[in-house]
Amino acid sequence: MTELTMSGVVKSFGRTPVLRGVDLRVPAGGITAILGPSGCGKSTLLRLIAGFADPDSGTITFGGRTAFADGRSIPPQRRRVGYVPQEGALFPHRTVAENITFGLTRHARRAGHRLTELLDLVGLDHELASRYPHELSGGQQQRVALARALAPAPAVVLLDEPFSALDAGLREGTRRAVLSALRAAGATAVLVTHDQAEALSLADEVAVMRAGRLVQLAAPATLYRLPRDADVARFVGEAVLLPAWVRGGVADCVLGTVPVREVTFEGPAEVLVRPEQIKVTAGDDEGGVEARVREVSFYGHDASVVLDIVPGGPRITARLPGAGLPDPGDRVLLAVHGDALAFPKSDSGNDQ
Ligand SMILES: Nc1ncnc2c1ncn2[C@@H]1O[C@H](COP(=O)(O)OP(=O)(O)OP(=O)(O)O)[C@@H](O)[C@H]1O
Repeated sequence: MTELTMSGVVKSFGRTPVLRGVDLRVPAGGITAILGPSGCGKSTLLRLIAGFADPDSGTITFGGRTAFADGRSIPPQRRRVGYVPQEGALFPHRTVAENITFGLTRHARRAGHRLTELLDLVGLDHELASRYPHELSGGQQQRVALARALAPAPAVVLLDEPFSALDAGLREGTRRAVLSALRAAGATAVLVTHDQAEALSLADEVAVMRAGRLVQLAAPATLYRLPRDADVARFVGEAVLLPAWVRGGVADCVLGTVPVREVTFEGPAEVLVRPEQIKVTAGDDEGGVEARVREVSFYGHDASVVLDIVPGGPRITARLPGAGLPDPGDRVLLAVHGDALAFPKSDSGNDQ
């Protein structure tokens, strides 16, 4: 297993800076997701790790071995990197077996057991070995692409939006298969995605990227609970952000007085409450802030309920269990369950 580190990595295309000094450490055997909006530089970061392009400055090391420093670069084929792109990566005129064993030595290919091992690793039926890519589902094709990337036992596996072309039904199963294959192989992996649910559910650590910089690197639960600013909060999960005043460990906002965690300041703030923290009760109960139900989107296991705080208050969204939901037009009372997070108004990244 190999640790991957990047330090001070800068990359521009022409005059456009794309990476503005990225520091990243992926522990040996760890899976780190790079999460960020389109165009923030995620794929460029992967391409530099793979060696398909070189940074303008900075260093990249694999387990203490320098892959790039001071303008000197190890070529991609010597970096021991496996690459799983979005889709269409398989050789269409080769069978599954030929695709998977493509990067192996002739000796290993002949031995055959590595193919069986890899099919098992990614959860593919051995009978599929003789099929061609067009005879497989999208999810099966991505498993073959992963098996091919893992075949030569790479030091690091890079996955660039590997599930984005799959429909929702296939995506979940394919994600789980890929995750367990990476774990079983003990691979150090970097997964690029713009899907926050994917990043939170698959990775050991999530690096949030914005405009060529990593703005936060943390374990999924920490990132969700303690985003470093309002923009990260909005990007990682749904966020209810309300103007507030913080004093003595509580925030006063339109939802009442809410305890604030890890607060280190007093004064004007933006307070973050997650939709699942908003408790909605029937309008005739006691206590709470009055609101009217505007919209209910039912997802089965739970529902998203859009509420207008009355009179004239902001519109907010609550996440409620799927049973016993209010109807549009109902008058309800709202309260916040648990504590909130507050960002000083000047640091929210959202001030106008
Ligand atoms: N070879 C290139 N030449 C010039 N500009 C490039 C090149 N590759 C990427 N860029 C630019 O660099 C920026 C970052 O691109 P990149 O593909 O890394 O973003 P991304 O975060 O992966 O986006 P997406 O999620 O849409 O794939 C974009 O503005 C893109 O147009």
